[in-house]
Amino acid sequence: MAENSQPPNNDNQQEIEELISSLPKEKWWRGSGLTLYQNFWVPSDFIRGVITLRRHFIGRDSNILLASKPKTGTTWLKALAFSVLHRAQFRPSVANANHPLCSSNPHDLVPFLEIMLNGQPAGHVPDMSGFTDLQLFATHVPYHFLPESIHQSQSRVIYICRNPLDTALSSWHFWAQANLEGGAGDWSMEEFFENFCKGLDFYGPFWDHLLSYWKASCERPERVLFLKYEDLKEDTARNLKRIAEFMGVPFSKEEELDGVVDQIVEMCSLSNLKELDVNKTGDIFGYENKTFFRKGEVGDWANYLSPSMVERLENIMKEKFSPFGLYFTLKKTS
Ligand SMILES: Nc1ncnc2c1ncn2[C@@H]1O[C@H](COP(=O)(O)OS(=O)(=O)O)[C@@H](OP(=O)(O)O)[C@H]1O
Repeated sequence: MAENSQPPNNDNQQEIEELISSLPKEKWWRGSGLTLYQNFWVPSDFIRGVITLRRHFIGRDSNILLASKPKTGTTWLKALAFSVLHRAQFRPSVANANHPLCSSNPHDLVPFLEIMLNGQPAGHVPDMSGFTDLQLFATHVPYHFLPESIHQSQSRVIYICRNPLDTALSSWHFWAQANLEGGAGDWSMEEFFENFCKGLDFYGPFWDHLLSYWKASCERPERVLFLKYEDLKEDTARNLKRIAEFMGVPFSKEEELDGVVDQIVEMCSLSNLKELDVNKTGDIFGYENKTFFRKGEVGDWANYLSPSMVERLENIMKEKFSPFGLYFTLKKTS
């Protein structure tokens, strides 16, 4: 059955398995796979969670969703949003060894919805009450994959994106480093890049992913906040205040005078998180924690991508993004 039609009300294990087996698949790096679901390449390992999220997750007004395409600043946004939301309970400071960021990778503090739901048997409608009590969730799915209940509720979505050149480069490094078993399909950077440009990528095509949230943020700015990694790097404090305000927990004047904003910025900086023992060791979702922290630079693409690769991505950006008023200033690292 093609998944263009409305999802059935009474799905069952067999129906979901039949659907999944009918969807196009591609091999991905080192033995993992991608499944084409509703025109997006979903990691095959999470496809059941993505379908369950779309069909059954009950969004609540209190939910705040952190959304992103992989390698665009997800880990950073999770650390910032968690620190902002729980600042009364956990004093944000690099000197506070009891802060959860000192003992947990940001991905452990803000769970990915599709990964949580993936643990459910296919076709089973899980009891979401335990999940929906949590306020902060994350997801890599495009905007229109979110269930109707989220669109209908007052829940808010914060999307972070990044210029596609640095995103492609960061993805390449991640997959090249990731300590995965398997071995099938170890591509060269050129092959990886070729696939990225064709849209064959984790939750690709990147242009449709970005545009789904960009359009939603233009239509419903009070519900969808669209952030760029580059802006967050340029002025983290200013954007952190935007995030707090959007989440409904703005910083008071006293907090600002007390340096709370600066403390969160420092605590969530790449240089601080990278050096924490918890992020140097251990793993999550089968990836070593340290692989989530690399250089974090804007414009590192200039050190790796050839002029023809740059031109190709610039052309895609012009064709796909310009008609919708979405632009990236391409800065090179010196
Ligand atoms: N705290 C902080 N500040 C700034 N930058 C950070 C931070 N944490 C991670 N990073 C950089 O973000 C890149 C990883 O992207 P994601 O976190 O989206 O990856 S993932 O989707 O969660 O796997 C990856 O970028 P590159 O260094 O360019 O590869 C990380 O280094």
